[in-house]
Amino acid sequence: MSMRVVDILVPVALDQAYSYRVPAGMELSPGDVVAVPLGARESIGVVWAENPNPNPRLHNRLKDVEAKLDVEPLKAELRSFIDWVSNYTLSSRGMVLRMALRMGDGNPGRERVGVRLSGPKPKRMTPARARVLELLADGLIRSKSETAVEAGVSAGVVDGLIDEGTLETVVLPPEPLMRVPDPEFRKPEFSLGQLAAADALRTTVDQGGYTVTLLDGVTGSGKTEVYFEAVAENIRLKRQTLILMPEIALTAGFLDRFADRFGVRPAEWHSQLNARKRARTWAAVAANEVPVIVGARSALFLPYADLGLVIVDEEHDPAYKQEDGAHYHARDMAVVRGSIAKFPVILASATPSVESEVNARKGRYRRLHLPERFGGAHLPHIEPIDLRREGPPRGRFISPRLAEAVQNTLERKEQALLFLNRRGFAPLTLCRTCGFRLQCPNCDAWLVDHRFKRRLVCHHCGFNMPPPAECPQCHATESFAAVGPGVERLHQEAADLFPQARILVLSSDLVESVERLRSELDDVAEGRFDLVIGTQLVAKGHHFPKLNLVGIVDADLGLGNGDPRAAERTFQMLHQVVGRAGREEGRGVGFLQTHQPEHPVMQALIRGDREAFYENEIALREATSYPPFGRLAGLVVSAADKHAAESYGRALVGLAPKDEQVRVLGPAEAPIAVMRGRHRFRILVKAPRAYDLSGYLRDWLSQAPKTKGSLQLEVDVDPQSFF
Ligand SMILES: Nc1ncnc2c1ncn2[C@@H]1O[C@H](COP(=O)(O)OP(=O)(O)OP(=O)(O)O)[C@@H](O)[C@H]1O
Ligand SMILES: [Zn+2]
Repeated sequence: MSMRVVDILVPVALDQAYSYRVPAGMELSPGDVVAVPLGARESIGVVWAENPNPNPRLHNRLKDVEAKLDVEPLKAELRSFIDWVSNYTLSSRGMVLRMALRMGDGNPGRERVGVRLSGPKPKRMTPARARVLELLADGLIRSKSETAVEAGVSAGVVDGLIDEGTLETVVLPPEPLMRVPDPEFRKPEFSLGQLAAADALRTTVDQGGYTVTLLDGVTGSGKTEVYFEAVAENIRLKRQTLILMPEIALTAGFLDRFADRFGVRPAEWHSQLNARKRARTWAAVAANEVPVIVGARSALFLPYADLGLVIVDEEHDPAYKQEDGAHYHARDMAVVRGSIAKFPVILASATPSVESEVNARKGRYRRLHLPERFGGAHLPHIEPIDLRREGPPRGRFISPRLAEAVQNTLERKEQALLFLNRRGFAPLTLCRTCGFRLQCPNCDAWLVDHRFKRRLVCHHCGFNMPPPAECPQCHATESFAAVGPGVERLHQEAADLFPQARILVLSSDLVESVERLRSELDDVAEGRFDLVIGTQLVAKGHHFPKLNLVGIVDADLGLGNGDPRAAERTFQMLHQVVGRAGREEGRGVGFLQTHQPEHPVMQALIRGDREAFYENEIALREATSYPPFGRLAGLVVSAADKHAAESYGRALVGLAPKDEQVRVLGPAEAPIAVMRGRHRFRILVKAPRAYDLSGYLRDWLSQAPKTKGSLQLEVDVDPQSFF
């Protein structure tokens, strides 16, 4: 009798698919989701391929597929995408598959139960019961909870009436996750420039097929409104759209804007969804019941029934890079997904990544340009404040000129934003008596003073402790000094300088919940705060109509930390923050407090000369063969023992295949040499642009000695961070 065997990929850290027997009577095809025995456990898995010629010696050892699960199969395009991502990033295929199987427990949750009047009146009547009967007298079915709420009774009252036979229960169909958006709901009136871009995008979607468009528009130019036309067209074609956002904070105002345009809110996908919502969303996306989803990078791995368009908003944002588990860049992988499944991809930004800028210059991406702000608003004027000459008084961080400008803004009843990309009160606490610095016991890092929470916190491992009463070294009391500012300290200073102002501090560590953050951002947009003090959480994408002044407290913060992307990051972030100013009425102005106003990044910002920045940066990258003119991969070796990490790193480098085109640098102690109690060494691999770096790494790492004990090797292709 012929036996059917299939290869099944399971979501664990393994590369290969395992063979299983298909029991008689079970229908299986590639993509089907199944339950299989895996060692002593049962695991979920996905049929990856037929195996027509299984190794005959294995026949008796193969196990049977246990069951086929009742979920939509993973389509071929998603399976190819998983293979591609795994191959490129060198993450095991199983781990990449795992990102596609985040369907919670697969159970979309309780059934919704409805009730309606059916039997005789109950024997005992109470006022509460009477209210329920009155409500249901129209004979309509209502959900149980709705009935209780509308009649103003407890759920117990409704249950009592069901028990007596007065009401009967009916299973209701699940509420749709999202109603169908209406592409004609409210079309905006476009400016001529917007219209041209919107038309071009509509045509692109209409024609379908793989293309990449860089929607390059200045801050406040209406990129969202414009790409909504692409979404509208895709809705008309009845295909699914994914809009990627780098941060949940950004989706707050976005959901409402979407609803203004299309009449309904889009579905959402991010790490804060509860298990039930996650399961429902996953299933609904697969069943083609979600026309538009707004998501964080992991939404790329959802099992779309018919994905026809991906938009990557703020495409330059570093948050698109996932740094743990599989190291992938969601913008790049969105482009890959588009090329595999042959649909258009739109990248939107006012400050494109150098990669996308070069792709547009070389004609690999089409560029649509929006050079002006919508509605005649002007781009903000930017002024440097030279901290060497007109800095703040000792122990203060707001220079007199910035303070005066904020004061004037507040007097005009406009809003101001002070930007400092540093959480907490102060980045360093030291003992004034002996100079001792409070350090993390697990990391090569200082503890950050978080006064609102009364804790000292390590930003790398999360270690935290209450502030000690005395210096651990010299036992002096009351001897600690806070060094440098964080947003909380800035708040203290601002409260002092502007006692009348309603001040809000926005920082990711102070965010209690997504809802809370959304309502706070709403409060800012509605003008319920006068002064916002924030980290990069407020830097991008937001539209606050009354905000006219932005003060960058320390413009130099991200420069000169040895990161090859420091200039790009700093330019993008500062340009974006300042871009929050003057978006509606009044003139926007930005102040850059800096020690180096002559720095090319500062100069490009001050003169509003974006091109100068790109020219400079692109020339530099080209001269040094840095991305996108060359390719990089970072290898991080870490272990509890420093010597073990270093010698493994050395051995690894010794095994690197010889290739004239590839340079292997290191191992060198990482800038953060110890993290979470692990000693870290970095190896940097450089190769030419068109080189198959993933292939090289795979050959190399297949020779690598096994990582034993606490040793770990992390591989990061196209690294974004170098710490
Ligand atoms: N055609 C239009 N009709 C009405 N309002 C518009 C139009 N275009 C843009 N706007 C409004 O202008 C403001 C700025 O638009 P939007 O936020 O889309 O800009 P953006 O290009 O995404 O900016 P940023 O890059 O800074 O996020 C928004 O309030 C938006 O609703
Ligand atoms: Zn730590």
